[in-house]
Amino acid sequence: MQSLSFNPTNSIEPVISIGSLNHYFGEGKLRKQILFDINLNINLGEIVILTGPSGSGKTTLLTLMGGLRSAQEGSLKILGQQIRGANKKQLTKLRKQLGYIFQAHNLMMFLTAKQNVRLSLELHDHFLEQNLDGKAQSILEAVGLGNRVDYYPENLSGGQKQRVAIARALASNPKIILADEPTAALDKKSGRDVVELMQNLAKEQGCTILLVTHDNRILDIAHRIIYMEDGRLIPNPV
Ligand SMILES: Nc1ncnc2c1ncn2[C@@H]1O[C@H](COP(=O)(O)OP(=O)(O)OP(=O)(O)O)[C@@H](O)[C@H]1O
Repeated sequence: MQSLSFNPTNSIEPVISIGSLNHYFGEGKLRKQILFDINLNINLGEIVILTGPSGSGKTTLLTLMGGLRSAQEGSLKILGQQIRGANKKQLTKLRKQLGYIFQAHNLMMFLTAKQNVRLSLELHDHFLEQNLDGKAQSILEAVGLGNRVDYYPENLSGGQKQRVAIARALASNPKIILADEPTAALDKKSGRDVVELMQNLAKEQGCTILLVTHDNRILDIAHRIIYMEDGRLIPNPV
């Protein structure tokens, strides 16, 4: 892993650039606007926390930024790629440059920790010639699971499973990590450990982190906190 330390203020072009973004769910009479006029730039190396009440649209915005659903109105540029109107091939290419950490960690239960991490490396052609087992092993060591590489998820604690999910997301050196409630279901200490781990690894790899959370205990790891309410970004919440 590289040991470069990135300064978010040094970035030139935002890695995420959103302008006048609106989003709707449902059809016809049931069509409902969920996101309203979202404008947001996020720079390389920034750790941004997106917070706000349940149902305010955080996950919808996060999945749009991850190219996991199509943008309907406005502009959404991720790593220079316009998502609105992007075709499947462009979205697939983009997704390979992102790391996802979701609450349910989505680990393959029939694969060991190492095999789970290896699987994400196998999706990238340029890793195929490398020693994938060795790379998976070293990233698991970096997240403190060097002695659990051959364990199946069912034999790991919640915090350890979340570490495997982090190792998997970071293994391919993504430029952006999108995390949805990564500390939910973790106790105070494990939650703290997990975000500090993300923070350190992101610093070393120079990647941007966008993290959705309700967890007030981790707000201090962010360079910037963005508050969302009723589908809108609130500039200066009281
Ligand atoms: N697939 C969908 N179809 C219709 N409505 C949806 C869909 N997904 C989300 N919604 C609605 O969009 C709104 C925003 O949901 P979203 O999950 O983005 O909020 P959130 O801020 O992430 O909430 P939470 O903190 O509870 O996860 C909610 O009113 C939700 O009911």
